[in-house]
Amino acid sequence: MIHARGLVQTFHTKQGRQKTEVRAVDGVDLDVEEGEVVGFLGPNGAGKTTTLRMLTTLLTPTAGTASVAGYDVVRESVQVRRSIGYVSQAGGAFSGARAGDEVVDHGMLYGLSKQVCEARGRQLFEQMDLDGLWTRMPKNMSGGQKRRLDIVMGLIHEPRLVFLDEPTTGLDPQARANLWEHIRDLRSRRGATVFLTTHYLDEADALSDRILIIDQGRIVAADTSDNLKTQVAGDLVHLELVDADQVAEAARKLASLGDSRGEVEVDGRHVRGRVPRAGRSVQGLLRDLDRSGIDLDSIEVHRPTLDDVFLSLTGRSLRDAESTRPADAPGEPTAPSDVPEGALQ
Ligand SMILES: Nc1ncnc2c1ncn2[C@@H]1O[C@H](COP(=O)(O)OP(=O)(O)OP(=O)(O)O)[C@@H](O)[C@H]1O
Repeated sequence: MIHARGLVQTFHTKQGRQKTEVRAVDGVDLDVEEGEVVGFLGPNGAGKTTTLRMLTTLLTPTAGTASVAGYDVVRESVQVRRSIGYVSQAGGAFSGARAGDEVVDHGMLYGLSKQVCEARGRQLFEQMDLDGLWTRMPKNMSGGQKRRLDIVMGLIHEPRLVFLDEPTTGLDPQARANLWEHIRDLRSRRGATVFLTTHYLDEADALSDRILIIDQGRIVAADTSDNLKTQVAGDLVHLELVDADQVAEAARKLASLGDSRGEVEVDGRHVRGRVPRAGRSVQGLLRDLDRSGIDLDSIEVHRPTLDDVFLSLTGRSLRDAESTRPADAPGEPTAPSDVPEGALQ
């Protein structure tokens, strides 16, 4: 459904006389199959939105090729646009009409009749828990309702592929959870392929069949969340001992279960280390500790998170990466997008 090879986007910014080049996307290859929900994860400034804007034809790639829904994003941009729904990070700019009229007008831009738009729109309002809000002005809706209205606008022409750029940013936890359900429904009820960007790890984990991780403009991982976690990070085992004098021995025993990837940390009565498939080895560890007279106050086993995955791949946690990305360079971009944001909404 989406195939990209060597996608590059370079921006030139000016600060006074000095020109700086930002390689926002630096040779991205990606493949998304029909019916998949793919989470595109990365720290702030990693290149998620820029990649999405190239795939949705809002920005012409500096280099590389991409086909979306079977059409080339440069040569067949009109066909691409007709085949996709795009919900931008900023959300839609509503014209000041009532919500239902906005949706009908938007659908008519795709050549649909008023009756069809109204019937589909009302059905989508129901599916998105917006019943009763057809005549409400968008400005009088809550953040979560507006976000769901954005999604209705993105779906009115029944696209096979939906791009969602950070769909839950700014929503409270309940509205997020509610939107997650709706995103899951896009595939299960409508059979849509969904490509969503996020920097929320839990969101990527909860929603995606497959995860692509981008860092500094390059894809650093592409797999299911489970595979990524299994490949790059073991389970975290945390032992709390009764007697601090025994930590060194407990640390040795824990280290003997691991491979050379993780180090065992010791802190007071605490011992922490990564162990591949701890579910299988932790019982043996407990027996061993018991035999050696090492008593525990507690033991915790945590499955790795996507942040652990990111850390193993890049040496930084996602949070650190957000603060160290070099270029949120001030200055004027000299390569503005060729189509205004929201044109596809
Ligand atoms: N029009 C532009 N002109 C100059 N630099 C830009 C422009 N758009 C994006 N950039 C830079 O390109 C890099 C990638 O930005 P992008 O918005 O794609 O990241 P992102 O992963 O979507 O981040 P976020 O999670 O914060 O939305 C950043 O360093 C950003 O400052």
